[in-house]
Amino acid sequence: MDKKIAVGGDHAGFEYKTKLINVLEAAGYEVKDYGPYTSASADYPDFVHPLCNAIEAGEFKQGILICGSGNGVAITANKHQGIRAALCWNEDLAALARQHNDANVLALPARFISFDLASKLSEIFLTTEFEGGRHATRVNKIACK
Ligand SMILES: O=C(CO)[C@H](O)[C@H](O)[C@H](O)COP(=O)(O)O
Repeated sequence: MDKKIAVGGDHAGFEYKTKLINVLEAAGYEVKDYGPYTSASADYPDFVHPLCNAIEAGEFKQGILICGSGNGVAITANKHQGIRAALCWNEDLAALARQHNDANVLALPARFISFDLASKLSEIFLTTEFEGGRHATRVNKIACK
């Protein structure tokens, strides 16, 4: 298992991101925080694009992005050809994002789920394997040429 993980988001996700970094580091992950670094109002694309560029460059296999609804970070991340970002709000969705979609970015909605659930979804996302097979055929057709 790759123990390097990139995290980022916006002001709405700042508190959860800060707490999640502590949880991930306690679990042995090496975490790079792409910001923001305060709870002041911020624009999520400023942090999402650098994180996604790093994943596309191979610096990280996976990332976790947190904003208010999760939609802003997911929409931005999915502009990148090499990113498959999945917005998840329950445990089954987090598992399926890995099993069926080989998602490499987890998008979390801080204003709609508890921190404990966000932490659990992150754990599931980071420890669930892609099933391959028919799902690999489909995933390989996602990127636009
Ligand atoms: O981009 C979003 C919506 O998809 C995020 O939820 C943001 O965190 C949210 O829009 C921030 O809203 P705010 O009123 O500026 O705090």
